[in-house]
Amino acid sequence: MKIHIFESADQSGLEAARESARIINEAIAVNGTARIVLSTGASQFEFLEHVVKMDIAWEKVEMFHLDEYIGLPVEHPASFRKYLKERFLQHVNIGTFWLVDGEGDTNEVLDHLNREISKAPVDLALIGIGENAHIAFNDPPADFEDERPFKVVDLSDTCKMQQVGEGWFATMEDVPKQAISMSVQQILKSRNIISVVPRQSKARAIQDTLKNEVDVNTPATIMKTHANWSLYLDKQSSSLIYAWC
Ligand SMILES: N[C@@H]1[C@@H](O)[C@H](O)[C@@H](COP(=O)(O)O)O[C@@H]1O
Repeated sequence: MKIHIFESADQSGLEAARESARIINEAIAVNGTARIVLSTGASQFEFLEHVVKMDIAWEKVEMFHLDEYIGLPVEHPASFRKYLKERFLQHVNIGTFWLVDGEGDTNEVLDHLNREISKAPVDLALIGIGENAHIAFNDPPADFEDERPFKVVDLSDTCKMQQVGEGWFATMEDVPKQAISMSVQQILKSRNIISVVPRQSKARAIQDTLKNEVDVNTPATIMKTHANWSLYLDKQSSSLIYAWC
């Protein structure tokens, strides 16, 4: 595990984008292509803004989408497909992309995604950490054993509260009850994992992730078992680390 702490969310996003570009370009140099997974959510704003400007042969990159609400129209402001189209896909000449269609036939969508992701290793996964320390939509207590690459998960109240708190939905009842999410096991199969986690709202989750033993109740702790996990923080999200170390 490598922890990088920067003064601002912007700097943290920039440095994570630089490191991502390095990994992607190395994969392209070795294999001719790079396979990546992208997260969404407010934590990825700065990172995405910077990574689309990096010197990368995007036409040689295959992108997978980490998670999406089931039943939420793509036009909805909280749709993660809308998010990735506006913040990433419109800015790069991507080779191939696989968005998680939360409005399609769920079994067909899962079959398709599971087949595609299993074809080759993922070189780099950008994995955000939620206020409840979830990774993708694997809320606590997360299933660390499930081998299915993508699956249907129920969203917890703490997850829904974060989405309402950030203004994506008006009330808890408006947040979809389920999502299609990449599993913890599939995330861990990635050759490199970068977690960009800025802002004060994540300080507790970061403290818990670093301090707690690997435990299903703090899902992000599992990433401490990964050989190539890098955590990019800012001053605010790292503020509680010093309280115990
Ligand atoms: N579905 C997204 C994930 O793609 C993201 O990695 C994670 C943390 O992101 P954030 O806290 O910025 O929403 O949870 C979100 O709900």
